[in-house]
Amino acid sequence: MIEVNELTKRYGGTTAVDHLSFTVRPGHVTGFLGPNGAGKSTTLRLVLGLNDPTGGSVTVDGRRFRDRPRGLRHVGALLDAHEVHGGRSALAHLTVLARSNRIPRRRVDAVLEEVGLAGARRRRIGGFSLGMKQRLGIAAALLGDPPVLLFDEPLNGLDPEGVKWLRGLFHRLAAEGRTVLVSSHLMSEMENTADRLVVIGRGALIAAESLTEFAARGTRPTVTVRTPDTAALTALLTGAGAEVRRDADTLTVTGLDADRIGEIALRHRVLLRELTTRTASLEEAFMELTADSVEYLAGEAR
Ligand SMILES: Nc1ncnc2c1ncn2[C@@H]1O[C@H](COP(=O)(O)OP(=O)(O)OP(=O)(O)O)[C@@H](O)[C@H]1O
Repeated sequence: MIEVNELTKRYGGTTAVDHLSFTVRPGHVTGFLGPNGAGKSTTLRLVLGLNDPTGGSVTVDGRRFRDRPRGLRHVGALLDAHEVHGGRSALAHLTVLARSNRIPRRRVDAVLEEVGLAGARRRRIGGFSLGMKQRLGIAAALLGDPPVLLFDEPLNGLDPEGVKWLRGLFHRLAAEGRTVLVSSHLMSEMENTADRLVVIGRGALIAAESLTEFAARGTRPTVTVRTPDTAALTALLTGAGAEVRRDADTLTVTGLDADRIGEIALRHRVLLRELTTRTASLEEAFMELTADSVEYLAGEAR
């Protein structure tokens, strides 16, 4: 379990993490989501004690990570896949890590096998593709067989087969009762990966809940109606309290459900060619909730 309590980190005038509190429980894959610059990497570095917080605290299974003597056995982490010595082989890299954390050598072979790098074990890491580096970083995170695992943007650079494999791995790790926290700035990546979400924007908490609960927040159903008689129907629906947007022969209606719209149209003999309810996707809910905290907007000065 990871407990983040009023965590704050400032760099000069920038507040990267702002009184952030949330809990990540074992047995779940928790997605850690936020737009670019939201403070995800900073938070993960604070969990691992790589930086000191300006305020607040974070504990892993009740203790600060730094107070644990053999870190990799308690928390495995993939932060930056490029942060490896390019001149070494995958085998040498993992062997050094295993030795310094007193992890048995057989774990090196086991994790190389697990991530599909057994065949490339003796190749220089410098020649690895981004996807292979990600796999190596994942191998390092798994090395100590830890109960808590953190992954910063692990799906970056993986091909569709790799993404599928990694999702399967996360689910298995969670099913084994481990705490699994996976960061991403894309809801689409988390949709089939996580079952719980912690969403942040500008360093502050926006939501911490199940994926289902999150989806329900942003859901403001709209009904798409196609009719040759848009003017009449718009007047009728507006009169009944709906908000109506008109685009050629299509109306986008909020505030009335499809049943009610159908009844009104029938009563007034307006022909309908389509009547479809749309609920917002998770992506839309995410965009809506984080809209105010997006730092960099294309083509728009803020
Ligand atoms: N060492 C540092 N010095 C100064 N500012 C920093 C430092 N590290 C992070 N920041 C700033 O803190 C904020 C949060 O950055 P962070 O990398 O944690 O965000 P993120 O959510 O991981 O973003 P991304 O999705 O782009 O990786 C940003 O405004 C960033 O510029």
